[in-house]
Amino acid sequence: MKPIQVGLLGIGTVGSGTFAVLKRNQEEIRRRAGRGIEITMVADLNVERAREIVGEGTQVVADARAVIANPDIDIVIELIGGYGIAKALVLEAIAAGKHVVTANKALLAVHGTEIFAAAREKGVMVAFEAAVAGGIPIIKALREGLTANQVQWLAGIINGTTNFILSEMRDKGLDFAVVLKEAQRLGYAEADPTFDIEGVDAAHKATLMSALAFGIPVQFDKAHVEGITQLSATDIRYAEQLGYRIKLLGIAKRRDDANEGKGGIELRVHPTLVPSKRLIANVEGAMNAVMVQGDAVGTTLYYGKGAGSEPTASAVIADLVDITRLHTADPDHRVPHLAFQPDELHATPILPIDAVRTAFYLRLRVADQKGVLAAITRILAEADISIDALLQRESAEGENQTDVIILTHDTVEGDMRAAIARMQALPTVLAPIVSLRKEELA
Ligand SMILES: NC(=O)c1ccc[n+]([C@@H]2O[C@H](COP(=O)([O-])OP(=O)(O)OC[C@H]3O[C@@H](n4cnc5c(N)ncnc54)[C@H](O)[C@@H]3O)[C@@H](O)[C@H]2O)c1
Ligand SMILES: N[C@@H](CCO)C(=O)O
Ligand code: NA
Repeated sequence: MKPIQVGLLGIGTVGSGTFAVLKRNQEEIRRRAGRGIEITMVADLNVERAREIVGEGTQVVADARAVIANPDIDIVIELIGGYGIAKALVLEAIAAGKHVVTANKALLAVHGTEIFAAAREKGVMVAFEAAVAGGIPIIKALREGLTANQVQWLAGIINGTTNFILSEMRDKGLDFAVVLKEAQRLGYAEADPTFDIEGVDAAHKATLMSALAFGIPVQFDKAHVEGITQLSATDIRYAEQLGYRIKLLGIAKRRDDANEGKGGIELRVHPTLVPSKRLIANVEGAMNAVMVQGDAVGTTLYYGKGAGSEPTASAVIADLVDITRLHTADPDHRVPHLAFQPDELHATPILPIDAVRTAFYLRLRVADQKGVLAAITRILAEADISIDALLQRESAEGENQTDVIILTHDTVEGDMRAAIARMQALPTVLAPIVSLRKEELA
């Protein structure tokens, strides 16, 4: 089957990431989707820069409408942003019978009702995983993974720019304006950064999540919105002293008791004190995290990069794969049991434990005498195992014995086992060596 053809409108930060990741991982993506996915046409006002990004073999035009008019294009990706031309283009793509993928939370939070209705009428999908918390698959989690639940509340750090600003100001004592410039340089900030710092972007995302969580229309105009511009360093400090961190949270909460017992939804974005010991209080830099509380599942937490070129591209491409699977794959294989299409599984072997690479914690009970440490470190050096940290502690058991604790850098398990056997054979090693594997998980 020939690849599904995709037209890309706007190849800036997210568009260029989408083009690059789709190209780099095309074979793996094809094995998952059941069909190749190719961006065959790109529209950007800056044609020259677009050509540089895509190279030969992809048609580049200045006029987005030429992409929509192309009958070979099955899916249109809108990565221009804003409510202006993007709205017209999305509606025109839908009218032309194209599926749409967009990262444009501003557009959907404000005009979602109209756009989704148009898509429904035409029988096409409008997918927007990238619009909320970038690379974190929170839309999929709310729509699919948590579908059994009555969602009670959700709360998220859903603007990378402001979280980056708050983190840098606290950790490095940097100035607001300096950190904002850096966030812009890194591609996190919106075209108009007041959307970030005044909480508008977070409110766009909270609005979309509230619709998915509670089955209500998107109603950005009803959201309460406060940003971080009025937040003072003094209050950040006092909050810390009391055991809290201040985070800009987007919150949506079901309130069955409100509205004279008829119920209602709280939808709000504001700086919020959160106990420092909560996982979400420790989400730093441009990272995002969303907590969702469901009546059956309890509290869940989703964490990852909410902005940036390739993290956001990751979500855009996930939507492309969803659409490809639903509309073109063999109906038996639409959602493959093992994520890859059944005839696309590879025989890549599971490695034996001896081939596994990890770092190690070692504890050796040794005789407290000269040359012991040298003998141990020599064995490690000969096995090409490098030491990360070393501690020597008086042993709890018996005199003239001491505990040596070693952290190594990553090494192959087989080499480590051989080195441990050699160390164990030293007459000065008095007890079985304790070894634990260590992962940095960074
Ligand atoms: N940057 C991020 O980390 C991020 C994350 C999530 C979502 N988003 C959203 O993704 C969208 C794109 O953001 P971005 O950061 O890639 O923006 P960007 O400004 O880097 O890219 C936009 C591109 O669109 C082009 N463009 C503008 N008007 C056009 C027109 N009429 N026709 C064709 N091309 C046009 C511009 O030349 C530019 O290359 C926005 O909706 C944004 O909110 C961005
Ligand atoms: N400006 C947004 C981009 C991701 O939507 C942010 O800082 O999180
Ligand atoms: Na997402």
